[in-house]
Amino acid sequence: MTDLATVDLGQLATEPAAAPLRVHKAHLQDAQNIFDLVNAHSGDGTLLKRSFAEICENIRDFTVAYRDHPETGEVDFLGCGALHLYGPHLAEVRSIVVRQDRRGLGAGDAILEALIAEGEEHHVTSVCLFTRIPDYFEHLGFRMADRTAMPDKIYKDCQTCPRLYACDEVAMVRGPLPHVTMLGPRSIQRPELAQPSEDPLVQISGLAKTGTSR
Ligand SMILES: CC(=O)SCCNC(=O)CCNC(=O)[C@H](O)C(C)(C)COP(=O)(O)OP(=O)(O)OC[C@H]1O[C@@H](n2cnc3c(N)ncnc32)[C@H](O)[C@@H]1OP(=O)(O)O
Repeated sequence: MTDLATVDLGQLATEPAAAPLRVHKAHLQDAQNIFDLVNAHSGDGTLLKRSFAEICENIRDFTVAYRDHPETGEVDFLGCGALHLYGPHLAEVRSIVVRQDRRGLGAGDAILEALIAEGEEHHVTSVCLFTRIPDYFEHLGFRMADRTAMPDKIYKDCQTCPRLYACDEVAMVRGPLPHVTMLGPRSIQRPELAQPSEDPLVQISGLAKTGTSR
């Protein structure tokens, strides 16, 4: 009661309202913004590099966030993320990024929640992702997982990734681990992958120690 009595309603009423956040599925006209932002974060390995053609081809995977400023008519591109569908058993959150000078406004969560909702609309049972910042994803229900439980991802991206032998990303999943696979064998055997390490950070880098070459 005491705290409520001290709120200055007059002061609150004069504060400018936050510009509304708009999150929606991307269109081709968003491809340039996505290309610029994703590739600005690919040099240090935070995100996979994407060609403009690849982004256009997969534009339906992307969700974008903008902030409208009705008073000036300006539209601010904040960030993007993508949901790649492997099948009813698995989807993957990819390329989620918010402009550095627009972080902390809730855009990241809004994009991620939209991607999770999209997976639910498709009745996908598990959503996975690979990241260097697992702490961020935990609060929206993702937990660390053994990457070998997601062979679709390994076959799609990891085997052609230049960091295959030095991967520093953690696999995470939301929902049960998938029990089927579309792209690769359910059980990954050498030489594709070494036996999984106890440490999720070195599951793939263990390959180097086997002397396997591909
Ligand atoms: C699968 C993949 O795509 S992995 C790649 C992930 N992307 C990147 O690493 C790109 C660089 N990082 C970013 O673009 C942004 O920091 C994002 C996308 C991770 C978060 O975007 P933001 O718009 O800043 O997030 P948002 O404002 O919604 O913050 C939500 C919460 O997450 C927290 N958070 C933000 N970044 C991080 C982080 N790196 N680690 C842990 N928590 C974080 C915020 O503190 C906030 O918590 P609160 O609600 O308790 O205050």
